[in-house]
Amino acid sequence: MTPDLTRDALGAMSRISQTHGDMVRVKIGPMLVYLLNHPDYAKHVLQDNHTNYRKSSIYHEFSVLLGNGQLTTNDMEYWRSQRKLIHPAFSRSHLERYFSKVAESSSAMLARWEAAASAGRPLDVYSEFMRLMLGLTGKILFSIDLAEEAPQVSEAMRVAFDFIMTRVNAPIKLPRDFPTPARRRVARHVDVLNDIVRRLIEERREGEDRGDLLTALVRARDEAGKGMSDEHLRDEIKTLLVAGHESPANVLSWACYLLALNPDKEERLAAEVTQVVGDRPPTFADLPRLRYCQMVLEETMRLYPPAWVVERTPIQDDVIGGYHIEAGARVTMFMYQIHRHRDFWEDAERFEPERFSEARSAGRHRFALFPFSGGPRICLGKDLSMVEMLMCLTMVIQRFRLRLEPSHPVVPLPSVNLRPRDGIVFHLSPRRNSVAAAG
Ligand code: HEM
Repeated sequence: MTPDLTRDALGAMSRISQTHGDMVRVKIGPMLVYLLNHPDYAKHVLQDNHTNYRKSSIYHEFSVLLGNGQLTTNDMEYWRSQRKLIHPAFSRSHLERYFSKVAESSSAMLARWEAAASAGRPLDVYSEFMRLMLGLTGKILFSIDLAEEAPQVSEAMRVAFDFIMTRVNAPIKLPRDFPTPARRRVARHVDVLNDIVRRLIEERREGEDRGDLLTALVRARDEAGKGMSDEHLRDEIKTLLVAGHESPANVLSWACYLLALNPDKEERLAAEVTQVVGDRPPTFADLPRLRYCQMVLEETMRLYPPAWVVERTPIQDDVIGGYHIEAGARVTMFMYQIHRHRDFWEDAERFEPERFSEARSAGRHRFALFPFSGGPRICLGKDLSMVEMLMCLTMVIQRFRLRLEPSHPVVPLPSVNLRPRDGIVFHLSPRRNSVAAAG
């Protein structure tokens, strides 16, 4: 089973779940893993009995890249104080302020797309969305322009993620900091990333108050008047940069892919965009009326959830759905499979945004769809990413019709995020000639 898991984790885990049901106990080398495939079980771990669970060893592997930040930490006191500090930056009033930056950056990206379309040049939208979202996260949260550093940041992430996934899937591991060539390579890339972030912190410690999250973090004081150390600051900034850009970029890429495979849905979305927005740039007030667009994004996250597994470790023995769970084991909530559970989703493999209409969503299990997780450690960037994705997808569909390049393979790769292994290449044709520039 192990070689199969390493070669094709998504396929192997799906087959195990389909054959053995909602709760599967697997021994992988010395590791005991419970594979949870039912929304009730995810609810139990993430919400109802969350105090008995900590982030699993998978998250410790992330420390090579992220250190000890909000996403990975098991120090609950530190987590609580950081969450309190960071949360206001994601409030509704802030989202409205960020909106113009989303419009501006998406517009600049689409100008590049227009050039490609006129030249008849196909485009890998995955790398386009990654570049957009990294730049946007930097601008929105930290008022920085990462245009120059983007390739180094992306390369550091790629190298670190490969290293992390190899270790996650390995049944027997060397100590994490054992100086293998791969570990030294990761260290070199992460040093570059750390330098970029260190410069940011230094500039801001000396510079003016920009009213953004970076200033809030740099100026934060605890009850004893003590600020965050440079190391803590660096880890939080890296966490937000990494968590904030990869997932929305993946969802947007998969949404374009699914729409291209389903031209009737693409046309329905285009009709909504015409009706709500027309040819003018979208506004913040338009977002609640872009209902079908929201449904497309929800259906995309159902089929291609960026966090395709969420893991925890029980502190004490537990019982889930009548099954005994041993303390210290890995409890893997297989989100990819739960989002396709036959008892909750009819014709689950089909792309059908209409299942998210109000009438059809009534009474649905809260954890039948949980792309942002749930319970106290639910994603901090949920509302921000919905604004970013709604706005960006609307602007894409307003301007372009998307057709897949048939010779380019599209292969889902279950890495840290569920991403297209070789990107997704499209031919773009303009829908109208008269869309006003947004911004
Ligand atoms: C489509 C977009 C996104 C998806 C699907 C997503 C998904 C998730 C999931 C599943 C978790 C929980 C992981 C766990 O409990 O093990 C999480 C946590 C987190 N996410 Fe997101 N995320 C997205 C966008 C963002 C954005 C835009 C930001 C910030 C700019 C962000 C920041 C965070 C942070 C800081 C946490 C840790 C929260 C905590 O433990 O208190 N995410 N995200």
